[in-house]
Amino acid sequence: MASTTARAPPQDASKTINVGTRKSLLAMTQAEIVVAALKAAQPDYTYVIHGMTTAGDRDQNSALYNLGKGLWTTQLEDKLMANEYDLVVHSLKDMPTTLPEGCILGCTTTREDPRDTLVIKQELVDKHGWKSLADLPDGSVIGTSSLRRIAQLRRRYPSLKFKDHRGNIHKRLQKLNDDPELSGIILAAAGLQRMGMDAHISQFLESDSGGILHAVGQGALGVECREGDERVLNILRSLQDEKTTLACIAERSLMRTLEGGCSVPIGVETHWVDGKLRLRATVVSLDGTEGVDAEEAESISTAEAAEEYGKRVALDLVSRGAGKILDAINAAKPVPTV
Ligand SMILES: NCc1[nH]cc(CCC(=O)O)c1CC(=O)O
Repeated sequence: MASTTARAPPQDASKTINVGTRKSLLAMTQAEIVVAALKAAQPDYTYVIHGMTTAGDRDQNSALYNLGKGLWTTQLEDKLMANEYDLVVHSLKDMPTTLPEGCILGCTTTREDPRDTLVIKQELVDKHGWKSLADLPDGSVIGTSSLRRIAQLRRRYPSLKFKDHRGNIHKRLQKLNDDPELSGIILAAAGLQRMGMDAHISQFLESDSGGILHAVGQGALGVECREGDERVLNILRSLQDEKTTLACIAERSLMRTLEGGCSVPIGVETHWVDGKLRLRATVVSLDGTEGVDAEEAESISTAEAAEEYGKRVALDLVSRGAGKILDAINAAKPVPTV
């Protein structure tokens, strides 16, 4: 019997863009957001999204600081360099501040809400009307595995307790519901909003409310591509957001200057105020007893100036004691097992 399947017209490889990302629902949603924007700006291309399970997705047990920073990105970058993918969509906060040879941050998309949020267990909200960290009684247990969040929370709310809490957003919300020990968890606003789950948010945390600063790059999407790949760089130019890009360059430069190759728990907050980029940053010891804070504002209009600005604020933090705090954290770190 003759085949009735119509042969698809040959694909023009130069018009196909292979987009890689992690396979989690949040990562796939983020890739779809980027592809929708690319389709609108560059409709001549065909975009194909590929989801991948990375080492970071598989290892749910090791403490986060025990895992290399590139755990969520390295395998995706291998595919990028092998030309299997043409671009990779990441949460910018999961991207190491130094990328492998040949890979570059092709563009940073418009930042969504960069704040962390507190989600209080629904049962406790219904019963007591609790809405914020300040409402929680002494000894309440917060689920989070992030050293940045734990250190800052210990400093501001010394009576809170913490429990390791990992997994994708759905799993974390489910665990909050099921675990009688937990009163609340901390999640990034952007993830919840992208998944349409922001109704769970009890409190938005920021320097002026809750006293917690977010992670470097939080709330922004970073699109990685091959250095010198003009076809892809041209396409990505249509997505680039200038204000987000400069703010995130400054944040990443601050982090790069502080970390010396290791991931460190630092919080930041950047806002454009009267045309200036205001950068707040904090480095806190893991027990929350010591902390160094910075706040500056500067007119920034180039990537180089943003880079210099982040570096300068980082060196200022170091000169006022952040170096000592970070050395103690790095000395206490177990040797990475993966
Ligand atoms: N740590 C995982 C991660 N990476 C990016 C986001 C949220 C989305 C974003 O910051 O853009 C999250 C979840 C969370 O921290 O709650």
